[in-house]
Amino acid sequence: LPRFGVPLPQDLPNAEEELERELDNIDKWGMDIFRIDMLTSHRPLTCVSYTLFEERNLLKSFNIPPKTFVTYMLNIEEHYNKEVKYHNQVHAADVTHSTHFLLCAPALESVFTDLEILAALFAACIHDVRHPGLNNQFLVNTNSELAIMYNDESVLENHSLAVAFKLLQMDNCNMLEALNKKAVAAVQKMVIDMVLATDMVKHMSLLAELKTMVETKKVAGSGVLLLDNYSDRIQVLKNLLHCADLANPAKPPDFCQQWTQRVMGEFFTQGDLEKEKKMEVSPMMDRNTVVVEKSQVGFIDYIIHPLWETWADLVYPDAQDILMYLEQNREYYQGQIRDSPPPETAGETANGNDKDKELHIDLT
Ligand SMILES: CCc1cc(COc2cc(C(=O)Nc3c(Cl)cncc3Cl)ccc2OC)on1
Ligand SMILES: [Zn+2]
Ligand SMILES: [Zn+2]
Repeated sequence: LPRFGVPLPQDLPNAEEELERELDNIDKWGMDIFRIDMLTSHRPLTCVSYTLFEERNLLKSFNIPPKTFVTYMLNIEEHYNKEVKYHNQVHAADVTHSTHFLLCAPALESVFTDLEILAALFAACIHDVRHPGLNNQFLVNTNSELAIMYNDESVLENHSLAVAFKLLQMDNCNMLEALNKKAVAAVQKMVIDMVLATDMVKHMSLLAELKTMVETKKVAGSGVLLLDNYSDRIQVLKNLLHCADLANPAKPPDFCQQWTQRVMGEFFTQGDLEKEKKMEVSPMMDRNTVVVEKSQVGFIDYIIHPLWETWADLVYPDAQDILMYLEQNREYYQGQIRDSPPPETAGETANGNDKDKELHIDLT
């Protein structure tokens, strides 16, 4: 087995030491997942997940043969679509790394069991596998096979889960084979609950529950969260994965901007297809009408900031620098909007009507 689980590009002389240097930042928010993608010949998911499972000693704790783990993860990675500009294996690796980072919050120290941590990292790895680069609404509107299969309900999320659990049954891919039946069932239930909660239609209800939890949060003397039932525990894990899935605007500026380019590429490709099929073009996906900077500011103000502010309250005082990046990126996009007021007056607008800013995120 190669040191980082994946064979490295032959044409890069010191790929191994470069990769080791990037992976030294695996416990930091600013780890460069794009460089890891390049250094691993586009297998960042296998590399990052293998490194995290080793670091957290999960392979030994659950008797997961490293070869089986890597075979399964390479299989999962193969089933992410490289042609898709955003929802590909780099997004999965990024969300897995962000999930790991959020689990490291001091307020969550020794709150979750190794089984719950395994479930959360596994969920992050597989949560968008076989994503076609089209959203649920498109699949429903076009009466796609998948929408029919899943009765229009969280179509992509159900599909990723089914594919991930199917791949577990393939030859020497069952990384959970050493777990007893009860443990496997528990992991499967948690993974299903977490991945289904990544559907954006669930965003508002998830955030409302998180707010209630923050208002009523019970904290031990040491400052760690007290979560004494499955419902509270899975609720925190659902929000944790949802935050990791919506972390792009809270990353260092150059990574945030790279993610925006990728999501633009994917959204506009769908918009073009909708135009071609004489469908109504989804509001955020029409390359002729979208002002990306404006929609990113709206996305941050209405979706990202409310979620991250609440998460930061839950794990206070952790996540403060994440909020800093978010505010920095919001100011950057605000500043990029042509004929926008200069940054220092960005807080208010002349006629104060920026609140009715058009924003369409798939929360239908
Ligand atoms: C291209 C125009 C545009 C698009 C947006 C929204 O931007 C973003 C949206 C998303 C985003 O919606 N991600 C997503 C999630 Cl978390 C769950 N299910 C489906 C999806 Cl698509 C993830 C990252 C983004 O920017 C970096 O703001 N402006
Ligand atoms: Zn998704
Ligand atoms: Zn995702």
